[in-house]
Amino acid sequence: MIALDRWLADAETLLATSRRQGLDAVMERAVQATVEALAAGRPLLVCGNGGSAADAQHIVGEMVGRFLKERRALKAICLSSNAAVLTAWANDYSYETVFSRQVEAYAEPGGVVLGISTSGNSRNVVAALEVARAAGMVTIGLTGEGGGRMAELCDHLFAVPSRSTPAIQQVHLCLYHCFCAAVEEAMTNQPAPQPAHG
Ligand SMILES: O=C(CO)[C@@H](O)[C@H](O)[C@H](O)[C@H](O)COP(=O)(O)O
Ligand SMILES: [Zn+2]
Repeated sequence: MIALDRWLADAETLLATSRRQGLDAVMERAVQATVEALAAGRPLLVCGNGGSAADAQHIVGEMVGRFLKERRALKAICLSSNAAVLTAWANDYSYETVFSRQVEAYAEPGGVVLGISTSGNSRNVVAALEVARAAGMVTIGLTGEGGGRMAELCDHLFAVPSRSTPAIQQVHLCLYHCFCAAVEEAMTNQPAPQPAHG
């Protein structure tokens, strides 16, 4: 039997529990930090593995293109999608550092790294957040219950209270659409940052 009701009910229950645990305040602070970064021309870097790699691409698609409104392009980069960078670095060095290497390339103090991992323990996402912290970037995490190793590395943590990867991913989708809409709303009337003069 197809259990569509159960999947929808699970997502709804998890969202309701997250809200009782203070989700709205985390959302507000994460959006504010991201808007501050983007308004100043600093990057939003996003990474994850598997379904979360697709989520990272999805978020960056909304930011660079558009979501619900017409507005200028936003400086967001997906660290999970450049096949040449990923395969060269993983092949020659390690898969564990495929994202942190790219954070090194794009890091700017006050920029944002958003790491997505349902376990909160994927080593390449953890390493990306460690390098982000060292570079003075703001760190945001989308995880499952407790946040795993990412908990202590994230300034703003969305820890969906579940240990089921697909159930967590469904809630992540809802959370990042909300995040994208709020960032877009705040950025709609922002002037483009001026290039620095030497
Ligand atoms: O999308 C799914 C399962 O729904 C899978 O591809 C899943 O993302 C992969 O197994 C990931 O490697 C899981 O990693 P993580 O969420 O623990 O960081
Ligand atoms: Zn979308």
